[in-house]
Amino acid sequence: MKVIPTAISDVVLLEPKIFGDERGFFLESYSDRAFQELGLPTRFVQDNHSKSVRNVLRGIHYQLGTPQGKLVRVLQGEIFDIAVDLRKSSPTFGKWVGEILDDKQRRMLWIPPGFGHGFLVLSDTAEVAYKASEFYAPANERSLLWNDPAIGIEWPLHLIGAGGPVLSAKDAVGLLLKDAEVYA
Ligand SMILES: Cc1cn([C@H]2C[C@H](O)[C@@H](COP(=O)(O)OP(=O)(O)O[C@H]3O[C@@H](C)C(=O)[C@@H](O)[C@H]3O)O2)c(=O)[nH]c1=O
Repeated sequence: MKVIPTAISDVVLLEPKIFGDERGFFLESYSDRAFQELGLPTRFVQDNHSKSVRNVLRGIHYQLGTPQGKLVRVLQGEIFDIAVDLRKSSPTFGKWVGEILDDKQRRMLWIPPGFGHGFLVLSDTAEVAYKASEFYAPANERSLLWNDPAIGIEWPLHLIGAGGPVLSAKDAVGLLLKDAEVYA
């Protein structure tokens, strides 16, 4: 597993070794041992899988009280995956990183607890799978507004249709960072 740093040191890209042959390919998508060697957490309690159509933007989500670390990968398609640092005490509070995840390189993004997470689908459809370090707790769930200028995420909107991103009703009314409850 190759580790590729991002602009926020706690968020890392992980590139698996892909063994291709005439049958197809093989890769290790998660290894407890590799994570231990990298000093990354190894306790995951939930695996999630979603499918979305082109232009869908899910996020920016986080859970207060029960923050989830997430190991995100794309099974099919291509997404622009983002993480926003929501830890007030962090030197990178309010900063974001964004990475392309796809079914070619099959890179994974490790997003520690304390971050908001979201993604924009750039392919006709995209299936996203992610491991979470805490259970889903709907009462704790929060949504930040995807285009809050105070965060300033550079979504690759030039790659999607003129209509802009497709949001859930919940995400369309996400909060601005200045009005949101975040982590200490
Ligand atoms: C996230 C989640 C949703 N659900 C249910 C609730 C709801 O009826 C349905 C769809 O939920 P949502 O609209 O919140 O799904 P979605 O917008 O895909 O939410 C996800 O977005 C990405 C960006 C994340 O980082 C995830 O942690 C999660 O928040 O699935 C669960 O049962 N368990 C879960 O863990």
